[in-house]
Amino acid sequence: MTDPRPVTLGTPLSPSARRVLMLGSGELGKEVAIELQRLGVEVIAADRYDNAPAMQVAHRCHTLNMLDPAALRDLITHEKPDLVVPEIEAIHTQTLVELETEKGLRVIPTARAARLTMDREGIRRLAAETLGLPTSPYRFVDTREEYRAAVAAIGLPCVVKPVMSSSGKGQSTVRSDADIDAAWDYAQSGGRAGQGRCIVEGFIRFDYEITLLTVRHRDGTSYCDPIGHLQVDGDYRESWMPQPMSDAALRESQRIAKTVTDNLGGRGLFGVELFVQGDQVWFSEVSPRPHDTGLVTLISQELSEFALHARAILGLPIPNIASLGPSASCAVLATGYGVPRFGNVDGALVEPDTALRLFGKPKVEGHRRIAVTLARDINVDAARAKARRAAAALTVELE
Ligand SMILES: Nc1ncnc2c1ncn2[C@@H]1O[C@H](COP(=O)(O)OP(=O)(O)OP(=O)(O)O)[C@@H](O)[C@H]1O
Ligand SMILES: NCC(=O)N[C@@H]1O[C@H](COP(=O)([O-])[O-])[C@@H](O)[C@H]1O
Ligand SMILES: [Mg+2]
Repeated sequence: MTDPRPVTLGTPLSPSARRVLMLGSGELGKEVAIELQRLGVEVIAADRYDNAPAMQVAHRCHTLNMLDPAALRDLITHEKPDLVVPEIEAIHTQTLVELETEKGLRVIPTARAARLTMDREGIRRLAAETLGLPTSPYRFVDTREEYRAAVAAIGLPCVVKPVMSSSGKGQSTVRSDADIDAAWDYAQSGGRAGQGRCIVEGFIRFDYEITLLTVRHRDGTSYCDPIGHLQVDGDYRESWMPQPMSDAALRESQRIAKTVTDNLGGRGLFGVELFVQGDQVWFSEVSPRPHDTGLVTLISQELSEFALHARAILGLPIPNIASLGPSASCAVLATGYGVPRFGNVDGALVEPDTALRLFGKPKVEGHRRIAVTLARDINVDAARAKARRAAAALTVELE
C-alpha cells in the first residue's frame, strides 16, 4: 500500500482546495470535519436535517434525503468533491458504486465497502460465508412466517434487527415465546428505512465485547488498543480502553479485523465489533468509519479515531498511535421533545483529566444521544466511574 507520491493540500474556498463531502453530519462527522478543517481541507456537510452537528463546523452544507438516488447524484455532480466520506449507513450506496465506476469518484474507504456495510446482509454474508470468519448463527427473513421459522431454528435467546438500522434502532432480544411477536413488530417500525428484511441472530454469551479500531493507511494497517463497551438496547452507553484481554484473544481479534478490512479495502479507519469469550472471538459487524464507542479516543490518544481517519483518507502517514492512559466515555442521552439546554457544565468538568462534547443537535424527538463525557484515570474502572460522575453532574432540559 506504500504510496511514494508526496501529498499536497491546498487552501479552502480556492481552486487548489482539497474538497471533502461528508454524507452524514452527526457527532462523529463533526469531529472528522474538525480534524479536516485543521488540515485546511474544504469541508462540505450533508444530512437529512438542517443544522446537523458537522454542518455547524463545515464550509457549507446541504440538506437532502441521501437515500434518494437522484438527489444524491445531483449533490455529488454539483459539488465535485475530491473525496466522499460516508458517515452513516442510510445512503443510496448503489449511486456511489455507479459514480465510482462512471466518473472515478473516490469514496471512503470504497463504494463497495459502503454498500456492503449499509446492509447487515451484505457484510454478514461476506464475513461468514466468503471469508469464513466466526459469527453468531443467523438467518434473513422477510415475513412474519419466515421470522417465526427462523426463531424456532436458531432457538432462544436470539436477537432481531432490521437489516438497515444502527444504534440499536428496531433491535430486540427475544428471551421467551412471549417476546416473539413484539420483537417482529418493533423491527418493522424501528429501522431507518422503514419496513423490511430482518436478521435473526443466535445470542452470543460473551464475557465482554470490543471495538477494535483498525486503520488502513498509506503504510499498512495499524490497530488501536481494544475498546471495551457497554450497550443497552443495542445502543452504546459507556466505552473504555484498554480493555484487558488475553494475548490469544487479541491476536485472534486482530486477525479477524485484518481479514475483513483487507477485503473491504481502501483507506480509512474501521470500527470492528467483536464478541469475546475466553480466547474465542466472534465477528459481529464493522463500520467503515469512526465508531461511536471510539469517542473515548478523544481523551485516550494523541490522535483520536477522527484524526486517524482524516490522516488515512488524505494519504498522510500514521507512524505511531500514542496512548495517554486508561480512559472512558459515557454517553448522555435525552428523552422527550425540544431543544437541549445543558446545565451545570462546570460541575461536569471539576475533576482533573475530564472533558466533554456537547454535540449541538438541534432537537430531540423521542430518544437521542446529545453529548458525551470523557475521563482519564489510573485504571479503567476509575476512568469509567469518573466519566459517569461527569455525565451525572450534567443536567439536560428540553425547551
Ligand atoms: N448476536 C448477538 N449476541 C449477543 N449480543 C448481541 C448480538 N447482536 C447484538 N448484540 C448486542 O447488541 C449490540 C448492538 O448490536 P449491533 O452492533 O448489531 O447493532 P447496531 O444497531 O448496528 O449498533 P451500532 O450502530 O451502534 O453499531 C451489540 O454491541 C451487542 O451488545
Ligand atoms: N452507532 C452509529 C452512530 O453513533 N452514529 C452517529 O450518530 C449520528 C446520528 O445520530 P441521530 O440518530 O441522533 O441523528 C450519526 O450521524 C453518527 O454521527
Ligand atoms: Mg454495532
